[in-house]
Amino acid sequence: MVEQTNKIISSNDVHLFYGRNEALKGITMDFNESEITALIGPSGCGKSTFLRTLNRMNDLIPNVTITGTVKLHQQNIYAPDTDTVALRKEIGMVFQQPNPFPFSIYENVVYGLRLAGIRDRRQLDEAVETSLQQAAIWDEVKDKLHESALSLSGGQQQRVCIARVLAVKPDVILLDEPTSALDPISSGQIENMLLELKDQYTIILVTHNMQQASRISDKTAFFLQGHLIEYADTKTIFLNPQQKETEDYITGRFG
Ligand SMILES: Nc1ncnc2c1ncn2[C@@H]1O[C@H](COP(=O)(O)OP(=O)(O)OP(=O)(O)O)[C@@H](O)[C@H]1O
Repeated sequence: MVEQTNKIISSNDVHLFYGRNEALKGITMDFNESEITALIGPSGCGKSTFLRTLNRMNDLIPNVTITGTVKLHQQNIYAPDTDTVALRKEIGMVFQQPNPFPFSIYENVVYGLRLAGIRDRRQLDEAVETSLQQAAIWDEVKDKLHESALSLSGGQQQRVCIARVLAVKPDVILLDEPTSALDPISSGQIENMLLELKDQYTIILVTHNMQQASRISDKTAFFLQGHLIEYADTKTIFLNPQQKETEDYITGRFG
């Protein structure tokens, strides 16, 4: 039987320069709906840079030149008329360090909705409950929604940041080492949550943690020095890699 997949993002021959330093050297890869893809590779190989090309976060860095195309639902996101604010709602991002705003938990979650002009209290309340439930933190915070998000633990803050992204109903969630600043229990909670979310969202995750990649991702992409070396089902990458560099990396021979 032919496997049915639904491509949501396609990058084609993406090169990225920081000044004269070429950090991405022609990345071509597709991402399927409702899958978790892990981007792995040694420090400096370009994983985070590539992740940021997928919602144009690199636009915010001076002296960056990008060539090639990235399409979301067949539309080139680098077309001159792209609304980058709308794009970043469709492709939300979660960072390594939890970065809640210095507001209440409630206001953190509704931040994007308020920016979009939504004022209806019931709608906002519903969004808060749904997003915090999806982010698997509702039970822990439902009685203190109006307390500062900064009073929460790091793992709780990260889940609130994920709820903030979910509240605007993105299609794709990018996560850049979302658990590397967290303890193993918080990391496990976030991994379980991502597995729960993947039916509804496309998830692309940069991680240094091989166990994490093998536990939760459907596909894994191995980057090295700005090149995409191998991209395949996670099982293939970890059990039967086709490239020597991939094998050397996953068996811990370098990196
Ligand atoms: N803002 C920036 N300005 C200039 N060069 C940068 C910038 N960000 C990254 N680079 C360079 O681009 C290359 C790729 O970096 P990137 O952060 O994407 O790698 P990475 O694989 O995510 O690394 P890590 O795992 O350490 O986060 C590196 O040579 C890095 O020094």
